[in-house]
Amino acid sequence: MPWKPSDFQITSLGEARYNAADFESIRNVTSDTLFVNDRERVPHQVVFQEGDPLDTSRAFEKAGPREKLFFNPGEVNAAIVTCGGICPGLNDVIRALFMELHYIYQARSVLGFRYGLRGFDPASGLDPIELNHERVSDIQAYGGTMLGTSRGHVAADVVVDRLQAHNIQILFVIGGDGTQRAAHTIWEEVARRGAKIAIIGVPKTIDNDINYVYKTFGFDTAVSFARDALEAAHIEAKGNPKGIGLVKVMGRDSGFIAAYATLASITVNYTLIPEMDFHLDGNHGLLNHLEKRMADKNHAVIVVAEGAGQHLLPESERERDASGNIKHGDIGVYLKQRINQHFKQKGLEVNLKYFDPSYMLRSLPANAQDRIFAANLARFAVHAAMAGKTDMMIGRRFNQFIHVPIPIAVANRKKITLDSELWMAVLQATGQPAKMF
Ligand SMILES: Nc1ncnc2c1ncn2[C@@H]1O[C@H](COP(=O)(O)OP(=O)(O)OP(=O)(O)O)[C@@H](O)[C@H]1O
Ligand SMILES: O=P(O)(O)OC[C@H]1O[C@](O)(CO)[C@@H](O)[C@@H]1O
Ligand SMILES: [Mg+2]
Repeated sequence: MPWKPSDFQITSLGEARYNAADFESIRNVTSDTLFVNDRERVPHQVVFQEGDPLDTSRAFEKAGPREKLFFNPGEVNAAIVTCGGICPGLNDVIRALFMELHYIYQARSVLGFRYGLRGFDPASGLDPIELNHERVSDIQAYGGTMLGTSRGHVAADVVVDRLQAHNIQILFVIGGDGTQRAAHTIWEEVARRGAKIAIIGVPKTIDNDINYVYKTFGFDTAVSFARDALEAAHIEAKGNPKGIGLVKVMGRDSGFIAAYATLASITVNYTLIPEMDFHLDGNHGLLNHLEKRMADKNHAVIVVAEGAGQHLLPESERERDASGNIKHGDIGVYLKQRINQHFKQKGLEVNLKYFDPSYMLRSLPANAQDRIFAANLARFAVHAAMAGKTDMMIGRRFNQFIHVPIPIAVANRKKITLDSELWMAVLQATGQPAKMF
C-alpha cells in the first residue's frame, strides 16, 4: 500500500491543556530529559543505500511521557478491556496500566470491562469492575486475563454509550488485529459524537502477526513452551523404532511460533507454515521426502502451524468464529492420518507420536522478557492517552516505542516472507527442501 506521510500523523483530541510538571507525582518520576516532544520521530526504514538520503517523510511519533497533557490526570476515569484469544502477559499489561494511571498520573478511577467487548453490552448483564491495588497486585503470576475476554461483534455505539454512561475519558483496548479494528470503529463513533475520549490500542497476539511491533508480548513465552514440546517430540521420535514426532502449534495466518520454535530447538526436520505452499503427494511432496529421511535417519520431527496446508483439507471443514475469523481445519490430525496411511500402504513401519500443545502455550504466565515488554507497552500507552493521543496503538521498532495510527497497524498482517533471513534460517536448521510441491 502506498503510504502518504500524513498517514503517520497521530490523531489527537485537541490542544494540550495541562503541564505534566505541575503534577507532583509525575514531576517526581519524570525528569525534563525524559519528556518526549511531538516532533521526535522514528523512521519507517533504517536501512538505506549509501549515498541515498534517508527517507524521513514516513516516520512514526516516538512514544514517551509528554510535557503537555490534554487531560488533567486527577479528573480521568480510565477503562481497560481485553479481547480476542488469551496470551501470556495480559495480566501484566492490566497491572501496569493500573499502576501507572493510579500512582504516577493519580487518575481518579480505573474500570475493567469484563469479557471483551461483550462487557459493554448492557444485555450481557456484565458490570465493569473498579480496579484497585489489591485487585491487581498479584495478577501477573497467573496466565489469562483477570478481566476475561471474548470474541464477537458489539456495535461501536453500544460501546460509546457505555463509556459515556461511566464518564470515561480514556479506553485502553488490548487485543489483536480484530480488536484494533474494533478500537478504530469505537474511535469513529467517539469522533462522530465529538466526545473527548481517547482510544488507545495495546497490541496482543500470540501469533505475532501485527505490524509495527517487532514482537508481541507473550510470543517469547509461547516459543519457549513450543520448544519444550519439540524437544519432547524429538525424544519420542528417537526413542521409538522409526519414530516420528509431530507437533501442532498456534499460528492462524502467520507461522512465527513454528519458525522461532524450530530455531530455538534445532531438532526439527520439517517446519510447515501458512505462508508456504506444500503438497503431500508426488515426487517432491512431503510424504516422499519423509519416507527417504526415515530410511536414512530412522526418525523425524515435524512442526506444523495450525493455519498451514489448509488447501489440503476438505472445504467443508472451514467455519468462522464469532468475530468472523476463519476456523481452520485440523491440519495436525490430518497430517497424522496421512503419514500413517502412507507408511502403512508402503508396508513400512512408523511410530508417530502426535503433540497438540496449542492452547497450553497461550495460557502460561509471561516469562521475564514478555513481562518487561508488556509492562512497558502499558506505561507508554498511558503517556500517549494522557497527552490526548487517540485512534493509535503502541508499537516498537528499531528499539523504540512508537505511536502507530490504528489504520496503518491493521492495513496488513505481519507474515513470514519466504525470502527473509528468518525463513532462510529455518531452511538451514531443518534441512527441508525449499519447495515441497
Ligand atoms: N473489523 C472489525 N470491526 C469492528 N470490530 C471488530 C472487527 N474485527 C473484529 N472486531 C471485534 O474485535 C474483537 C476481537 O476480535 P478477534 O476475535 O478477531 O480477535 P483479535 O483481536 O484479532 O485477537 P486474536 O489475536 O486472538 O485473533 C471481537 O469482539 C470482534 O467482534
Ligand atoms: O481462542 P480461539 O477462539 O479458539 O482461537 C484460536 C486462535 O486464536 C489464536 O491463538 C490467536 O489468539 C490463533 O493462533 C488461533 O487460531
Ligand atoms: Mg486476530
